[in-house]
Amino acid sequence: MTSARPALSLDGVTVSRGRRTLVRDVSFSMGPGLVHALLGHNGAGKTTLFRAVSGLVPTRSGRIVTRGEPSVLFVGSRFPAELRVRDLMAYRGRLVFASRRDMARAREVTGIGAFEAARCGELSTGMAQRLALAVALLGGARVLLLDEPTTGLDPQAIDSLLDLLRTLRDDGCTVVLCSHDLAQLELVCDTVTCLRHGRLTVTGAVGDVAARVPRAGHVVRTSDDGAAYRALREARMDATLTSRGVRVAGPDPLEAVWTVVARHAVVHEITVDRALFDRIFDEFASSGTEVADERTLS
Ligand SMILES: Nc1ncnc2c1ncn2[C@@H]1O[C@H](COP(=O)(O)OP(=O)(O)OP(=O)(O)O)[C@@H](O)[C@H]1O
Repeated sequence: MTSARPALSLDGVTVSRGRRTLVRDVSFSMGPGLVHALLGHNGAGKTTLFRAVSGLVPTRSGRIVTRGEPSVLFVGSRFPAELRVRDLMAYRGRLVFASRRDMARAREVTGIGAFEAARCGELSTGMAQRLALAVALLGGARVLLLDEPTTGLDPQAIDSLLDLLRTLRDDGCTVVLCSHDLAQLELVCDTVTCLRHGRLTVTGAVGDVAARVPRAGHVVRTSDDGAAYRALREARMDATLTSRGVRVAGPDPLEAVWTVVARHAVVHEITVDRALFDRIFDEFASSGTEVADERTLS
């Protein structure tokens, strides 16, 4: 997470509207070539922070430094329905003085070449998201802020968006994402920052933050969940029968698996009962409790 020169750094950023402080004294930084998650409850200040980074709202105090001009993509970006994708790209390219190289990179990375002849109004949600990303990349932006990019995407489109984000990261871009689609986010993020009521509660590498949240329990799906549940209860394990299988409390599912197998049930699947980012959210970003302490991991 540390680098000689961060791609994005915020130092004591406070944003106010009238007498209300929306974001208070937020500091974190990240190096190039990373995907970073910004987590927070509704109204925590994520979009406000994105607006501040992109210069759309002024900060009351603090300092924001980005490597080059950042590009921000808000959910559901709309383009003129009658305009063809290739004409929109050409027009936006001229606006931001995009070089041929930047144009080619934006096309290649996002895969919009496949539908460049289509009109914007004909695009599916996933295609429109790709186009919005291509537009964001046109000016050669190395820092991308994506607000709820998975909204309206089907699982296949989400997978392809995640692949795209990995490509951008490999290309040296820094991507900051905020989304409530937490189980998806954890598949691609390297670092994470949490906000609660406008204040930072934790920031750091996902592995470091993960070490601070409770371990997950497990769900064991078997050939006979009812029999498995009874066997686990007889063995005095903390088990609950659910529609996904038998939930077993505790971080080590092996004892439960042996108990089930000993009853001649076949174990089909073992999964965690709560995704890592959901647990990080519960601990550091849910609105339920007041800020207990503020922690920053280096
Ligand atoms: N233009 C505005 N004027 C005054 N208050 C605002 C304005 N925009 C947002 N707010 C307030 O700022 C706070 C933070 O809003 P923000 O949109 O940044 O939250 P968020 O974390 O992005 O939430 P969500 O997950 O719901 O999108 C909220 O209390 C909101 O009501």
